[in-house]
Amino acid sequence: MSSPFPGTPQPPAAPALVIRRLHKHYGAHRALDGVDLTAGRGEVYGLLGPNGAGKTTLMKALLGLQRPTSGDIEIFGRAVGRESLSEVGALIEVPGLWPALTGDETLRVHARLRCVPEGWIDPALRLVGMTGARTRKVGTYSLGMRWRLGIAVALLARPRLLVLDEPTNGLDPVGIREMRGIIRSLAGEGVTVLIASHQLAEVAQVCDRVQVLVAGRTRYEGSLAGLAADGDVEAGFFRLLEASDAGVR
Ligand SMILES: Nc1ncnc2c1ncn2[C@@H]1O[C@H](COP(=O)(O)OP(=O)(O)OP(=O)(O)O)[C@@H](O)[C@H]1O
Repeated sequence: MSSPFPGTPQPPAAPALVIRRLHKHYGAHRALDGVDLTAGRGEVYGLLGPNGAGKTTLMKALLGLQRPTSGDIEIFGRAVGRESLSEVGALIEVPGLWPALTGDETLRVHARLRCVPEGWIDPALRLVGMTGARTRKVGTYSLGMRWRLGIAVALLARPRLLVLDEPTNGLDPVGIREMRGIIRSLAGEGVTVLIASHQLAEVAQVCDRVQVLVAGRTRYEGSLAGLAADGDVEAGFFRLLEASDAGVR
């Protein structure tokens, strides 16, 4: 909102996502044990961690699908709720799509469900490079095409924050490269992208910043370069995992 008083300094815009001291306990089990995270606007942020680290739990909490035990989550400066979540698109695990519908029909159903104008379908398809396959039935799509259509669905309502859980799971090297291109072009359009992965190599080539989550705790947040040990990012990542007893869960 612009100031009514010209020349008045404006407060800095809130980051896309801020998480403070987030806890999620299942009985005595601490799936999240005081996680902090800040993702800036237009940033590609990688949430890295081994199996069971708490990545999916964190994503579900920020999408309002799971109530945290304690802690704060702010999306563009607002607590998780109907309004803030209207800014968020998500794709968690392999997209559930109807095989008998075409790509176009799939998006029309979602546009109606979300009260989005049909005119927004074309730009979403273009962003994921699926314009040429829009009239084919989803049942004939490769896994990579299904992922791309799933992302188009997530982008349909023009979110400013996109949450992707393991976006390259099961994709071949060409699919992985295409996915990277899509993610970078979204960031170029100003969309913040949060990616969860257990593979360093996957996030290393696409993320601006990363967090390493182990056993529900933030072990590192910063640039990839800052994760390096003796100039080697992978060595630094594994050293962190070993130091955190990653194998216990
Ligand atoms: N509903 C639940 N009840 C009890 N424990 C749970 C529940 N959901 C998750 N957990 C536990 O919480 C921890 C974090 O799980 P989560 O699925 O968030 O990890 P993750 O980092 O996404 O793992 P992966 O990479 O395998 O998907 C795990 O130890 C898991 O067993």
